[in-house]
Amino acid sequence: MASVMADPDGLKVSKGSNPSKKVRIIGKIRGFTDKESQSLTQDSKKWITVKKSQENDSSSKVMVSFESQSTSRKDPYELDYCYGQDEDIDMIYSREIKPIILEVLDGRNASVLALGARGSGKTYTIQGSREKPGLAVMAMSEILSKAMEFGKSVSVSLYEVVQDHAYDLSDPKHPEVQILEGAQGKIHLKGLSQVSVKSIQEFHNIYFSRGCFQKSVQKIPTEQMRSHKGLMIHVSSQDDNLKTKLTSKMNFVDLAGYEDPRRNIKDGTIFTESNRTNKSLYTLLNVVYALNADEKRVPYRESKLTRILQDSLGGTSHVLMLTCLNPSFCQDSVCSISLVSLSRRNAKQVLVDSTNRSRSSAKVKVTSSITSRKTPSTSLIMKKQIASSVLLSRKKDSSILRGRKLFDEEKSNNSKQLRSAPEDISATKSKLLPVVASDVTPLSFEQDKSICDVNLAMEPRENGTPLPISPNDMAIVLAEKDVSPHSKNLDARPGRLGEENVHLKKNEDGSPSLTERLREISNNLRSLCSSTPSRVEFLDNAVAPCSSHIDPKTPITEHAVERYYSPRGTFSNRSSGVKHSLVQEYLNFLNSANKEELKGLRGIGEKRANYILECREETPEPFKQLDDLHNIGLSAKQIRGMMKQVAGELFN
Ligand SMILES: Nc1ncnc2c1ncn2[C@@H]1O[C@H](COP(=O)(O)OP(=O)(O)OP(=O)(O)O)[C@@H](O)[C@H]1O
Repeated sequence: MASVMADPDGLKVSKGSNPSKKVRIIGKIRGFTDKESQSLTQDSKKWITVKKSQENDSSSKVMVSFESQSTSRKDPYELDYCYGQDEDIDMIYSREIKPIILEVLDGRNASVLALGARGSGKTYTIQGSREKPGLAVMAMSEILSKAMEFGKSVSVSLYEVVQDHAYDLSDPKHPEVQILEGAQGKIHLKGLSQVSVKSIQEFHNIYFSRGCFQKSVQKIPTEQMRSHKGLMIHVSSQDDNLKTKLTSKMNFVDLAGYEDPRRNIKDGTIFTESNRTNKSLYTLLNVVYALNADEKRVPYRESKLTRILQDSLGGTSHVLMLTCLNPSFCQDSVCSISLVSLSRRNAKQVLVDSTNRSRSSAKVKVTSSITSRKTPSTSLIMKKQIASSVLLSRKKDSSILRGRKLFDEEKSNNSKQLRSAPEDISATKSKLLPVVASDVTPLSFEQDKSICDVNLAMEPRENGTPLPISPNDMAIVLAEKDVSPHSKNLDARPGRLGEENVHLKKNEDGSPSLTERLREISNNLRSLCSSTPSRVEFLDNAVAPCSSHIDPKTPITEHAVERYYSPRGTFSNRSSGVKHSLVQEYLNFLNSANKEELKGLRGIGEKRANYILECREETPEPFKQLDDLHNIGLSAKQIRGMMKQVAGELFN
């Protein structure tokens, strides 16, 4: 049941339609601008529909759907409430913000976060203008009037977070703000000034006169630059003994507009900015998700913004996420609401940015749900099966939702049929392998399959024989065992190449040139093709150790055996190893080549070469996998094209 509070103005105030949720997530469809009113057709004006989630539902939950033909996404998204175009900011204020203010004056922290696509009305709603004040100004006015009554003092801080750096906006020098964590997780914002405010006029002068600060990113045109702008209202009082200063905070954050980073794909710098900004939005949504799902670990540390807000998001803080929606077709609006609605779902989904997929962070250890003991087995095939089934079902959504489900015990014990809907990915995984996550680290669905590291373990029975596993799992085990001798060979290949490369002509820095390295790989490919190991070797390495783990009653599918014993299977396993080596060499080259050498590569001109060098200055060896090339503004298609060219050159 929704808890309903009486509003002094006579309105019913729904204080969190779902009391179990820590973050209330609502929508607001912005009004039309004068220009839109004149230019938009009646049809394009009706692209959002808001319906009550269930007819008999006493809560105010709503389903928001988009009806334009131009968007492929027609699924409705559930929110705690959605304000229409005719419901203005005054109404949002009295229903959503006013009740929070009393709690802030009572010592509780609060955050109001406005998220949405560009131009969706975030600034209009949060800040407004001198003529038409937004939620923050209305809240400040109320806090100031009540502060006198309650004997409190009020001060404000203004900051801007640009590319994961926070700057003080109140200080004309805009120093960078450092976030320090004290005892018991208390956040101290070093370098963020607090300006005492006594009247709303004083506040207007501060709030409306501070410009945006984007000094750190001058390479990016200001109009393309996005940032989060925050207002922190501090309400302080002395305790009865006049010794301790008690402070509560109310935050209003006008978040950077969500934007599909692919739009700026032509320019590497802007693409990277876009990805970084989106990353902080994903982190915030992950935090919201973790809070809503009552997770033990909340990823505050993953972005500056969430660290700044840390003590006003968790604990007893009151958090309101306001999703602003453009009133006419806007794909980014659909994307942002889909992300937001995910963060309120009680499913194990986590959002990750597409840029941060380091090998280490991608590791997921999976152990059998019936085991605690591990066997050192790594599955490439299983990774591929899991990832490709996931990829297939998520292909459409992949660009905007870096979502994934983590393996969990509940799901792993669940023997549901495979289904293709994205929500059933975990079921797909559990069908492939009855596993649970131990030591779970986020894994992106889009992640390169080769970087997942899955440990399959089978618990032996007391007498030492393992428990039965399904035919599907059997295929995976066979696949793993079959792959391992080859992957061993192929994994050794870069090392061998290293040794063999000693005689090759070196670059000035002592490393062999890319062409030479590629030629070497080509030779290895040829020699591999001409020296297929005997079936006996295969059996020794692949089946024998595996069979010792298999319950005799478990059927071994012919199909699985054929698949990995056929010449085709052998060839395919080996060529994927060669492909891996080729990619590694290419990445090594990007991590070490000089500017001129870089410019010799397809798709890399002066600008991109410079950018690569800059990335290398920031982080040594920044390119660890092909997806890292997105960071320099290359699309997946361009990366594929480049690799095809590199591979093609082997046969010239
Ligand atoms: N409710 C409304 N009624 C009429 N016009 C509105 C309303 N909300 C916003 N606008 C207008 O829409 C335009 C975009 O609004 P706003 O600048 O607040 O968007 P934004 O989401 O903050 O954009 P950005 O992410 O680019 O900063 C502005 O011209 C604003 O005046």
